[in-house]
Amino acid sequence: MTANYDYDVLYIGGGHAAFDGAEPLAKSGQKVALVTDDLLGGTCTNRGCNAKITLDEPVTLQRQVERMQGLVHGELKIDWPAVVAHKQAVIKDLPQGTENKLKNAGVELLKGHATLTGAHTVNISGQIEYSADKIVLGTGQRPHRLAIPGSDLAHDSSEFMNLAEMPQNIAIVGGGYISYEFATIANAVGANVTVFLHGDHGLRNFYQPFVKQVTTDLNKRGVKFIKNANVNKFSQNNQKFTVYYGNNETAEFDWLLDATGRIPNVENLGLDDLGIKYNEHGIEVNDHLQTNVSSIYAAGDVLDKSQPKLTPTATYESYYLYQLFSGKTTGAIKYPAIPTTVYTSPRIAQVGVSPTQAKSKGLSVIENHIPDDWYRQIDQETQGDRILVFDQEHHLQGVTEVSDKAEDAVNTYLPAIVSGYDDNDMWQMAHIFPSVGASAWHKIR
Ligand SMILES: Cc1cc2nc3c(=O)[nH]c(=O)nc-3n(C[C@H](O)[C@H](O)[C@H](O)COP(=O)(O)OP(=O)(O)OC[C@H]3O[C@@H](n4cnc5c(N)ncnc54)[C@H](O)[C@@H]3O)c2cc1C
Ligand SMILES: NC(=O)c1ccc[n+]([C@@H]2O[C@H](COP(=O)([O-])OP(=O)(O)OC[C@H]3O[C@@H](n4cnc5c(N)ncnc54)[C@H](O)[C@@H]3O)[C@@H](O)[C@H]2O)c1
Repeated sequence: MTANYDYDVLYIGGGHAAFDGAEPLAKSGQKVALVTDDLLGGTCTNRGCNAKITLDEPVTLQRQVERMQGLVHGELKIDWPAVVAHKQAVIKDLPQGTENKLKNAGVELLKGHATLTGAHTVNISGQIEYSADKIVLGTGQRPHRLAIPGSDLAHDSSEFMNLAEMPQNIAIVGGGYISYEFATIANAVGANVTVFLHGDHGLRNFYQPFVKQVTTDLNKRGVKFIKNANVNKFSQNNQKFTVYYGNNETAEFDWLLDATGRIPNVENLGLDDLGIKYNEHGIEVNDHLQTNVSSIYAAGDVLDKSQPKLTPTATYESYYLYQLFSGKTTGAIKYPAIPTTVYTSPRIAQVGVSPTQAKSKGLSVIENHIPDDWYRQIDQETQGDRILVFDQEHHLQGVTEVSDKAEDAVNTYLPAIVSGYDDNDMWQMAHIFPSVGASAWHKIR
């Protein structure tokens, strides 16, 4: 570090894009600060992944009890207020845990809203100015709001996760992750759910035959899907909310969820004054995650990138910047295949080359029907499929699965894909038996 700067690296943001790299960088001896205007952990910890999966757990249990009827008896009812309280109890100490980890590593924690004032300077909440050799922008995203009359009558995902009572009739606009996951939860808790889709199908980035399985299942459970809905207005009458859609059609609900995507936090950051390039998808960076101002880098959801805007991507980028800043690499970032799951019930999980891409690339596939697997017969899984994609030398290139344990199955294949295992390497992997992983790996030939 040039002695004139307060820090070697100053991170703006308290999510995975910032803290995952800040910690090892400080441990390596560099002088590191992190400023956030929010709870440490950012979106994922406090109003994303960790919060959501806690609300989902009783749903997976309810589904398991449903599948095992005959062996066990009785319906399982979800106590929503208790589940929300449990979620809060589970996540409430996580920011403190992150704070302790960062402080122990030597990261200086600053509180407030940061704005760039120069290529090496940051102002915090209009009060104090700090300087750093390098600055990392990890400011994440926030919910997109529909630009229609009455748009402020709709709520966002954070408000859903804190609902004191589950409303009886819920409208969800959008057909992405949040729409499908929250429709699953609300329906399992007992709400009547209507999903307003922009086009004629949801979850565009997932394998559509599997999306159809999940959509059909939700539909059988009572979730209504309205395709090509063209939602154009919301209005309120006492405690009821009307959705205007299609050709002058209307429907009335108790609660509205706008799940039409997320937009990058690029405002009030000083980007324009410094001439840092960004667009509607986020901040533009080169293959070293460096903006057009060479001392300023960016990572995580705020980036304009083709990789999915997910926690594993943010963590990977943050760690890459740690390696770059500590001289462990000088090379461009090389992303691994990023795995993802939509936490419906059953889930859809995928990584690497998709079955659709496999067809166009002439790659070979192996298809597994999950209910044929003895291990999945234990809890009477009645639906689900997996498609494994291989190159000519039988290197695994991708996996897509729809099933109740899809995320665990797909996770176990990651080493084979990331490390390019050949047939012999695959046999060298000994798995705990019996387990989801062992049963998944028995199906690779
Ligand atoms: C409902 C929901 C569920 C999700 N579920 C999953 C999941 O299951 N799996 C998964 O992989 N991903 C999931 N995601 C996505 C995941 O949360 C994000 O990909 C991840 O949080 C990105 O991390 P980040 O550090 O880039 O941004 P964030 O976690 O958003 O952190 C950015 C932080 O920076 C702060 N900040 C912004 N501007 C400033 C400023 N100027 N000064 C100071 N601080 C600032 C923000 O307040 C925020 O705390 C989910 C997202 C949502 C909304
Ligand atoms: N399991 C997970 O990993 C997970 C879960 C939740 C959220 N996330 C992250 O958070 C992001 C945000 O989730 P999301 O579901 O809000 O976004 P999304 O990008 O997954 O889906 C947005 C949906 O809104 C629809 N839409 C856009 N404009 C619309 C309009 N005018 N009218 C109707 N529909 C419209 C799109 O067609 C799409 O179906 C995700 O992209 C993902 O990065 C991840």
